[in-house]
Amino acid sequence: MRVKTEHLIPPPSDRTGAVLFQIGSFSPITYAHLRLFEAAKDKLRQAGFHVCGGYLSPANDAYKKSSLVPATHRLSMCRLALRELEHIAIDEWEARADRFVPSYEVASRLHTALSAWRRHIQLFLVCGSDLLLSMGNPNSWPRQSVLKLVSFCRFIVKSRNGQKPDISDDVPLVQEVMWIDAWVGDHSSTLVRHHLKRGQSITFMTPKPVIDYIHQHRLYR
Ligand SMILES: Nc1ncnc2c1ncn2[C@@H]1O[C@H](COP(=O)(O)OP(=O)(O)OP(=O)(O)O)[C@@H](O)[C@H]1O
Ligand SMILES: NC(=O)c1ccc[n+]([C@@H]2O[C@H](COP(=O)(O)O)[C@@H](O)[C@H]2O)c1
Repeated sequence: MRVKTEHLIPPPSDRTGAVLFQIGSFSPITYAHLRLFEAAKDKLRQAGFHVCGGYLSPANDAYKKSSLVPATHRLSMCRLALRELEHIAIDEWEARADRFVPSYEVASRLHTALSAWRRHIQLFLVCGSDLLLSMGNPNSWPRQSVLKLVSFCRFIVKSRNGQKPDISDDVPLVQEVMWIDAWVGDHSSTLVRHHLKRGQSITFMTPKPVIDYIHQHRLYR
């Protein structure tokens, strides 16, 4: 499967282009995931980058988190949500693979495609501080996985639930992080699933077409 580049805005010849990507379960995608992209774009523009756009790569079913609904549903919901965002595409390769895909492979694949697309492109993983912190746990993130990931991208991170890890203590392999200051909100997929289980409304937690899709397919009951 080819990496799409048609949705990206090419950088002018004298500027470094920033391309963002998000990994995660997206079970389901929420407004926080969408806000995360917007907040990261603002931060990178302030830092002088030309923001080309980005990708969202939902995890493979083989990630085996109990909260995952099948990838076909998660991809469909991401597709519906991304209608609200310009220049961000879904990279379906990870979700459609026949195995668990370590995140460095997602980054490596994007890195290779983007290097062929234009010169002077910097790839950024956009994430919350919970994901960053998890990379300090060698039981879920083998050392080599983190080292390889770091070799393909930089990190742009939003503090979550008031936590702001000390990189040198908590995730020394990552070394350097750009912090997002802008508001993202505290939505989470867990909260959406809890509301659905209790029969409560999830309006304004995720875009309306995603809500309709969830009800139509009777997900997260
Ligand atoms: N409210 C938020 N603030 C900052 N980052 C967030 C927020 N919600 C999600 N993220 C980030 O989005 C990425 C993908 O997250 P994921 O799909 O696991 O969503 P989640 O809401 O954390 O899911 P779950 O509640 O099922 O664990 C991760 O980097 C995560 O930290
Ligand atoms: N070794 C690795 O590359 C590795 C380990 C654990 C989680 N992950 C990824 O991190 C993300 C975590 O998502 P959740 O926060 O929804 O669990 C997923 O995309 C998952 O594939 C990657």
